[in-house]
Amino acid sequence: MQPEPILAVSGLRTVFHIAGGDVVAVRDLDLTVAAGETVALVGESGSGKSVTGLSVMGLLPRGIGRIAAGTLRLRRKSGEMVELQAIGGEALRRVRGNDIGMVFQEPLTSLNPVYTVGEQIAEPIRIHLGRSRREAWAQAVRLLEDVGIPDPARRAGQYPHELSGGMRQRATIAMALACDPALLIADEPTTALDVTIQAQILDLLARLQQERGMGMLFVTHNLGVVAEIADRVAVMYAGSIVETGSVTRVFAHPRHPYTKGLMRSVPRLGEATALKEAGTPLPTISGSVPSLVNLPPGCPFAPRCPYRIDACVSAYPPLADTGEGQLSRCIRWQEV
Ligand SMILES: Nc1ncnc2c1ncn2[C@@H]1O[C@H](COP(=O)(O)OP(=O)(O)OP(=O)(O)O)[C@@H](O)[C@H]1O
Repeated sequence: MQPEPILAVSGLRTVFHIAGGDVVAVRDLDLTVAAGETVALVGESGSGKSVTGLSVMGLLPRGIGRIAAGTLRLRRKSGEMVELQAIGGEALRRVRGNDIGMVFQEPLTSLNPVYTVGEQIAEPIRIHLGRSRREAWAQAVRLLEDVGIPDPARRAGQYPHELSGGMRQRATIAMALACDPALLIADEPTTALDVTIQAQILDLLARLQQERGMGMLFVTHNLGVVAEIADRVAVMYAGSIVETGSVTRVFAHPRHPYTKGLMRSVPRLGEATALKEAGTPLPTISGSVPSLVNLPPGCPFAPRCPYRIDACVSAYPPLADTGEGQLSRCIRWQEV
């Protein structure tokens, strides 16, 4: 029997209440992340990737965002299964930072400017794992070394502004890993960094994930990053997963017109220059993402879809099994 996944999300629906009505930011979302597995959520801006991560972490903006349906089950380090949406307050805080580590796009939003880097990494070790100040500090220095920060004992005593952008992101990764979480949620962790640093941070995350056997949920809009880091991918559009499967399979045979369009809009090595010289623009998906307030009944991608037929605009398509664990929310997947 397969071991239970670290994270199992089923039927998630996340809604924001705003002046113009309710925004269904995430719709009927099923997702699992196993130990030692990296699952990427990919899609355009506004597709619901970050809101999915925030729903798992219980960090939706209070009074505006809420989980309207679904279950989110997490296997804690102790092996105990908890229903995240059912626990709140102190219990959820114990899970966050302990069983779930988080890394965001901008390291300065996670790091507090008035405490040293070492203090910030040591704090969750003291709080969640009950270590003494001295032990927690020693562990913080070891973690800084683990994430490739040279001279970690000195760096631990410095403030965030004394570190470069890449170093700061390494420090937030050390902070996220401080309690040896079962699940790491990384939301665009390399987007704010230079290209060379991006590659280093991706390598680092991949190495740490392998060494620790964590599950990783990786949010990105970049298909190149997905190819680099993920085992499985879930492509999101207008709050729904429109296609999912192993990265190898989805990249080799995309079965949803949106995935296909996304892949065509990424230049292959050398292609961008060749197209530029020939004066040909890179293909893009025409049209724009629909408003999430009062979505029409059919497939949300239908207005932009070259495969659209009448049936597409009348009913929301189910996820169809296309084989080998690949699912597509397109009624014409066989022709895509
Ligand atoms: N604080 C909020 N208040 C109201 N609506 C929100 C809020 N946060 C998100 N939403 C809604 O949820 C949708 C999905 O947002 P989300 O941040 O998950 O997109 P994303 O795919 O992560 O995009 P990006 O790459 O730009 O972060 C948004 O388009 C918006 O309609």
